[in-house]
Amino acid sequence: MALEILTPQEMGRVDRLAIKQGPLSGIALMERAGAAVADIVFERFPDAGRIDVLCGPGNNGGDGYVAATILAASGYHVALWTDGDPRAGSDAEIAARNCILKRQPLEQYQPLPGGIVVDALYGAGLERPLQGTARAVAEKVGAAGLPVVAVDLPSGLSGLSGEALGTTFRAAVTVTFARKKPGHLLYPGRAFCGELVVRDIGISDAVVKEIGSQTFENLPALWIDDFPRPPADTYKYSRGHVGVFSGGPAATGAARLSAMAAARSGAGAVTLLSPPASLAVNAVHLTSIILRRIDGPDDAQAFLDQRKPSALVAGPGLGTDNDMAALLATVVQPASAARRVVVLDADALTIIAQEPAKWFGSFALDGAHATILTPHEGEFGRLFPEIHADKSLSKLEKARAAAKSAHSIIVYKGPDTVIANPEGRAAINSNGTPLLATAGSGDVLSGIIAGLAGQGMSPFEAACAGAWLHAEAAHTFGPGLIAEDLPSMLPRVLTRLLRQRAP
Ligand SMILES: NC(=O)C1=CN([C@@H]2O[C@H](COP(=O)(O)OP(=O)(O)OC[C@H]3O[C@@H](n4cnc5c(N)ncnc54)[C@H](OP(=O)(O)O)[C@@H]3O)[C@@H](O)[C@H]2O)[C@@H](O)CC1
Ligand SMILES: Nc1ncnc2c1ncn2[C@@H]1O[C@H](COP(=O)(O)OP(=O)(O)O)[C@@H](O)[C@H]1O
Ligand SMILES: [K+]
Repeated sequence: MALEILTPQEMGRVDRLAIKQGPLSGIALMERAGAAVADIVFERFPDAGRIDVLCGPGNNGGDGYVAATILAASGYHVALWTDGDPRAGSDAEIAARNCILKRQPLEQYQPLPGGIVVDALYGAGLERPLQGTARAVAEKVGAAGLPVVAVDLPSGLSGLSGEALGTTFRAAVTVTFARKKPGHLLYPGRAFCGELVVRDIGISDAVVKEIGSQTFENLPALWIDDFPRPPADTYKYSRGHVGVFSGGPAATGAARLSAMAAARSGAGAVTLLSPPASLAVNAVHLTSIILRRIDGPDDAQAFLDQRKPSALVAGPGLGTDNDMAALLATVVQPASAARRVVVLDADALTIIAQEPAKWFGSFALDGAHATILTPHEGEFGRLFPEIHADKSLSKLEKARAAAKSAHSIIVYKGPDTVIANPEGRAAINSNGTPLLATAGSGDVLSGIIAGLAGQGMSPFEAACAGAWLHAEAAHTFGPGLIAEDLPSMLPRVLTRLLRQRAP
C-alpha cells in the first residue's frame, strides 16, 4: 500500500530520479501520465460530446497533449487550447510535437454545453495565482458548470498546502501520478479535487522510498503492525489501564465519553477520577468503568503511584480554574519508571494556552512517556499563536512545527486532521466525515487514543489509529450520529479492521 504523500518538490525529485535511474525517460513517463488521464475520461465520461483540452506551458500541459492525442485517436471530438508554447527543451515540447491536433489560442476558448474540460494548465509547478487568460478561463468553466478532469491538480491550487492560490478550477475527477500530494488531502484542496485517482506511471516504490518522505496518508497499513494484540495470558490491568479525569458536577459527560471510548478501544480497565462533588452523578452513569474519588493533586498522585495507569486523559469537561491547573501539573509530570501516555484535550489545552512555554517545557517525549495534544482549530490558535498565524505554512507544516515546539504529538483536528510528532513524521487523515462535527466527538477521540496508547501502541501510531477509527465509527453509524454513539460502533469497526489484517 502506497502511503507516502509527496510534496510537489519531492515529486519533482522523484520524477528526476526515476528518469535518471531509467528505464523510462521523461517523455515515456509523460506518455503514461497522459494515457492515464485519457483512461479516466473513457471510464467516467464515455458519452462526452466534446472534450476541450486546455494545455499550459509546463509539463502539466505536456500530459494534456498526450491525452488529447489519445482521445482524438479514439474517436472523440477533441479541441486543443493552449496558453503559450511549451518551454523549449522540455518533455512537454516533445509531447506537443507528437500531437497533430490543431492548437487554438486559449483566449478564444468558450465553454460549450455537453462538453467536458481536461485541465492541463498547471500542476505541481504552479507557484502563484492564475492570471490573465488562464484565470478568465477558470472563471468561465466554473460559471458554465462543465465537468472538469484535472491533470495532477486542479489549476490554481497549491499542491503543497491545498490552498487556492486565487481562482481555481473545480474538478469532478483529479488524476495524479505515483503518490498523492498534501494539497489533495488538505482542505480546501480536497474539495476542489473532486474524486481523486492516483495512477501508477511506472515510477518504482524504491525511487519514492529514496526520497524519504516523512508524510503519510493515515490508513491502517501505517499502524496496523503496531495495533494492540493482547496475548492469551493477559489480565485486565496489563491489557492497559486508562485514567480519565472528570470535572465538576455540571460537566461530567465529556469525561465519561472519553472513558467509554477508551474501554471500547480495548483498554482492560478504565478509571474515572472524579472530584467529590461529581461522584454521585458519575456513579449513576457508570457500570463497567471504575470510579475513584480524587480531591486534588495529592489524591491524583496517589492514584498514579498506586495504580500506575498506562494512559491518562485530561481536559474533557475538566474546568479551567486554579485547582484544575494544579491537578494538571501533577498529571503531566513524566512518570518515573512506568510507561505512560498523557492525552490532553479541551479545558487542559485552555489551561496550557495561558502559559504555553512553561507547560511545553514540562512535557516528556521519549520511548516510555509521551504527551499527545488534540487541539481543534481554535485551540491550536490559542496554543500556538505564531505558528497558527504564519500564512506561509500549510496545516501539515503547522502541525509539525507545533509538535516540535511543544515536545508533543499533535493531533490537529478538523475535516483533514493532521497528526505530527516532533521528529517531523506526520500523517494526514483522509476518512473524515462531517458527521463528526457534533458536540463531544472530540472527547471520544481522546479516549480512543488513550485506550490504544494505554495498551502499549506507540503514541504516534495510537494517535493515527485513533483518528482513523473515530471517523470509521462515524461512517458506520451514519446520519443521526451523536457522540454517545461512537464508542458503541467501535466493536464493529475493530472487528472489520482485525479481520482484514488476518493472514
Ligand atoms: N517528465 C516529467 O517531469 C513529468 C511531469 N509530469 C507532469 O508535469 C507537471 C509538472 O510540470 P512543471 O514542473 O513543468 O509544472 P507546470 O505546473 O506544468 O508548469 C509550471 C510552470 O509554469 C510557470 N508558472 C507557474 N505559475 C504560473 C502562473 N500562475 N502563470 C503562468 N505561469 C506560471 C512556471 O514557470 P515560470 O513562469 O516561473 O518560468 C512553472 O515552471 C506535473 O504536474 C505533471 O502533470 C508528468 O507528466 C510525469 C512526468
Ligand atoms: N467537518 C468535519 N469533517 C470531519 N471531521 C470533523 C469535522 N468537524 C469536526 N470533525 C472532527 O470531530 C471532532 C470534534 O472535536 P472537538 O471540536 O474537540 O469537539 P468537542 O469539543 O465537542 O468534543 C474532531 O475529531 C474533528 O476532527
Ligand atoms: K492541472
